[in-house]
Amino acid sequence: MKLIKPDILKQVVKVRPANSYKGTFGRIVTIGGNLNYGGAIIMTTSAAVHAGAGLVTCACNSANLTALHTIVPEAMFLDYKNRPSLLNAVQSADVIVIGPGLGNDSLASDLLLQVLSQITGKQQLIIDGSALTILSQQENWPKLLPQQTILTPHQMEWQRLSGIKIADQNDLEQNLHVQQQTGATIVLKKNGTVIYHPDQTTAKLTIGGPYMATGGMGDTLAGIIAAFLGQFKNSPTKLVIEAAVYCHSAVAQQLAENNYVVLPTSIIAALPQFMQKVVNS
Ligand SMILES: NC(=O)C1=CN([C@@H]2O[C@H](COP(=O)(O)OP(=O)(O)OC[C@H]3O[C@@H](n4cnc5c(N)ncnc54)[C@H](OP(=O)(O)O)[C@@H]3O)[C@@H](O)[C@H]2O)[C@@H](O)CC1
Ligand SMILES: Nc1ncnc2c1ncn2[C@@H]1O[C@H](COP(=O)(O)OP(=O)(O)O)[C@@H](O)[C@H]1O
Ligand SMILES: [Mg+2]
Repeated sequence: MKLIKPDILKQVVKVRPANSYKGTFGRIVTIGGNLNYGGAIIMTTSAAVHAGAGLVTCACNSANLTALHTIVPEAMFLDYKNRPSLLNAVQSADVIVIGPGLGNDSLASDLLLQVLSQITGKQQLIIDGSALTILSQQENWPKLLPQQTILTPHQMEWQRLSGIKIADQNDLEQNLHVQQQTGATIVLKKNGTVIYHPDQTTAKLTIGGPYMATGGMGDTLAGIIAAFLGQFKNSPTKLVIEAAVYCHSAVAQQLAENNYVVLPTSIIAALPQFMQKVVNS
């Protein structure tokens, strides 16, 4: 299996063209954040903004509006209960993230199923968090996925989806067997995250560590992947996803030199400087 090397960042993260504007760097819609889990979608949204996404709209429970705009005023807001305006935003997005803090109620599952049916072949969809759990409860879920889907499960979410017990998830063949039925990219998150690409190649992360074990760490990764897909359109999707996954843990590892725990919000804050260092190196 290929190991993801540090040079992946230089291959993907490039100097921005002078002739550009916010629309050049990706329109992202993030969907999640119910009454209890507003922090999740705020971290996803903030991570996307800090990783360079040009325009980010967050669709969540309206109770989170003030917090969202206080933490990341660069982001726009939509009430996820306002279905017409949500679907309108989804229609004009390049990348959609659904699931961080979405919850598992009927509003959440209706929303997921509607979004799944709306995505076009030109768009990329990242399914994370609660949306993965909802997906696993649908009959023949692999057939519901649009063309360019990225699933970012942790090990329990992957167990729910694939039926493969956590203890057996180091078995590449078993994971690939399920992945083949989906046509999706699977980012199986753990110590030593493994990415299963649609062409059945795999790539393993060898950086990151237990200083990353804080709630919101995966929500943050989903936002970074979205921002990378939205702005680095000249690189192959496979490399862009690998670079995003590497970037998330590389920032964490750097911060861990002086911090016992590395908070998701600390990674988010460090992203612009980290990415510029890549470009300068
Ligand atoms: N600030 C916020 O708003 C935050 C909101 N969040 C949002 O909450 C929603 C629910 O997501 P979730 O991941 O917390 O819950 P769920 O999917 O039930 O998984 C937990 C179960 O799986 C088990 N488990 C076993 N192995 C595991 C592993 N490697 N990694 C993780 N779990 C593992 C674990 O076992 P246990 O710890 O009990 O031994 C437990 O039984 C989702 O939308 C998410 O975005 C969070 O991001 C936090 C910050
Ligand atoms: N011990 C660890 N070693 C390496 N990475 C870790 C470790 N613990 C957590 N992580 C990383 O943190 C993230 C956790 O994702 P997830 O469980 O979805 O978080 P949340 O849903 O709380 O945002 C993943 O990217 C995972 O690889
Ligand atoms: Mg998660």
